[in-house]
Amino acid sequence: MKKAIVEIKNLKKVIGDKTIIHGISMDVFPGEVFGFLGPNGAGKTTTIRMMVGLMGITEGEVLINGFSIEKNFEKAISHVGGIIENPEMYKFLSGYDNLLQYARMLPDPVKKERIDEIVKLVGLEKRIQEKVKGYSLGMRQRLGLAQALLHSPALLILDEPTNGLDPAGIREIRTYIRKVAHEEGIAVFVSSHMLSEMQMMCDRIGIIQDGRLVSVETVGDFVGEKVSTAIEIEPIEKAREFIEQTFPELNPKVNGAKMFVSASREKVPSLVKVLAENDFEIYQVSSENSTLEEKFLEMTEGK
Ligand SMILES: Nc1ncnc2c1ncn2[C@@H]1O[C@H](COP(=O)(O)OP(=O)(O)OP(=O)(O)O)[C@@H](O)[C@H]1O
Repeated sequence: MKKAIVEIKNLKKVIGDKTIIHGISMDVFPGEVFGFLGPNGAGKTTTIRMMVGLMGITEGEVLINGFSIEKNFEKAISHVGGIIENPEMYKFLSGYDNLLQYARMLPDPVKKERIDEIVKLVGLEKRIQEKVKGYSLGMRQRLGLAQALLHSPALLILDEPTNGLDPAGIREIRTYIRKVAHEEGIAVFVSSHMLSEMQMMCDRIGIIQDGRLVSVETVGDFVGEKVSTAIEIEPIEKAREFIEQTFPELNPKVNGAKMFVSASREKVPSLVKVLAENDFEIYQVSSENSTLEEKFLEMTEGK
């Protein structure tokens, strides 16, 4: 396995007498998009602020490329690129001149070839000589992404990168974020509350709730592992009780005219057989993958 770019070890934040982050640990690897998902007030911003040295750490540590953000700030932060919600741009300059301006402020010179390469990576090559004031919000976000990539960071931290974008803009930025991770090998850490978006954008997702990391899984595991089978059956309440007694592991739930059970595909024929043998009337059986949204609501108990 590749070495982690970010190692978060037992990170804790106490403000006054309130523990906001309760010792969370997670790693982010090169070439992956890691989603940091949680309900409002769960502690995402606090965690990110500690990760980039904007806030002191009460206990535990954050290492970026092996350097402690507290003890070796300059070295650690030199590997980080990031964009905040709306990147600041000079609107009367072209996209290209904005990148040049920004490049001049960096401690190490950026080669022209690198700028061209990044412009291409974010798909702005045709419009880069136009003034930013004529750019759509989506194009500005992509220019922000290009700006964050100029110094070739190993880690990109994006806070709500799709905020304010229309569906086309969201799709674009998602494509480029995935490209940055998968083609440039950069570790991308994205915080967002947009669940379906995270499902499409990320390779792995960490869910935070009340300052605790409740789960870290690949998106495939999140949505794949739990197959829910919907059964239209009568009498439905009796069927639920029957399953609860005979197959409690299937965790039957009734919603409207359907009963949902956590049964894998292989289990379905025997289940239908047993139900039919017990005089239940089955009208329809369908299998649905649970979406990240269902899983998220389940894990955070609907918060
Ligand atoms: N300086 C502070 N003093 C006291 N409590 C704070 C402070 N900063 C944050 N908190 C509390 O810590 C908790 C986590 O806040 P945080 O902003 O990290 O959550 P979040 O997951 O980023 O939420 P959101 O999605 O709403 O931005 C909240 O309950 C918040 O009220």
